[in-house]
Amino acid sequence: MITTNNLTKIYKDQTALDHLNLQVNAGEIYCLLGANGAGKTTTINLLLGFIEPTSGSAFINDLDVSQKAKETKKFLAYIPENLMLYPSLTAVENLDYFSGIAGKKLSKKNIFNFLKEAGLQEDAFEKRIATFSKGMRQKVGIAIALAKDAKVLLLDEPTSGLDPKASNEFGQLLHKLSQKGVATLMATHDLFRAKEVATRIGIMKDGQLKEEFIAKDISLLNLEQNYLNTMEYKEVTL
Ligand SMILES: Nc1ncnc2c1ncn2[C@@H]1O[C@H](COP(=O)(O)OP(=O)(O)OP(=O)(O)O)[C@@H](O)[C@H]1O
Repeated sequence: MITTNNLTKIYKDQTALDHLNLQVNAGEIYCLLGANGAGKTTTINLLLGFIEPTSGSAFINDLDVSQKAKETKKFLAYIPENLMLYPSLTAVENLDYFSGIAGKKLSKKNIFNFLKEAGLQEDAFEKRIATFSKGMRQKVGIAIALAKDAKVLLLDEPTSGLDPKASNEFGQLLHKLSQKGVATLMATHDLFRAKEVATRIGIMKDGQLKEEFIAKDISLLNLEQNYLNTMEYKEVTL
């Protein structure tokens, strides 16, 4: 579903991504960890076709993103840290608008069902997005992905700033999507949530994938230790 082959992005003298080889299959949730500047957002931007690779290639559903950017968009849903929705429109109106852009005209009943499936409380359906918490906005993002019947979900720090309950709910929604066969790639700093939701976890540094784990085979403590070792963390002595 998501494949990168030696995907590389170089900005002038800065290598943002260095020969990344990644494969995320249907039903998998792959969490990318890494310090600020490790190359996580660059990876996602390349998969979205927002930027061109310097070398290598990225595939969504076997389509080369550089060559078939428009077609790949049909399979994709993207939820960034701050999802851009129309603040003066309601949740129903936003979902209607964004699914329309994706070529799907939904009945009001379908819109309600998708919002419900995404876990949004019903008394919020007709309220303006401007009044929503971040967790509620992210749920509208999931509803858009559901309405679009996205096969691939790209997430860039979607749980940052969410309280633990909202973050837990978001993780459960990702799990539900993975059971429908969605391939998810999530960049995050949240080791705990990564361990909770991921099937696989990768640790990036300096644009390279340094470590990869099957999530169920590693404890949170070991994950943290591996992360710190990869970052060459030195313990502070007081
Ligand atoms: N447009 C750009 N021009 C020049 N350098 C860039 C550009 N975009 C990103 N970079 C550099 O590429 C590297 C990777 O950045 P990227 O945003 O992918 O990191 P990240 O892992 O997503 O970090 P964060 O956790 O802070 O979001 C960084 O060194 C960054 O400064």
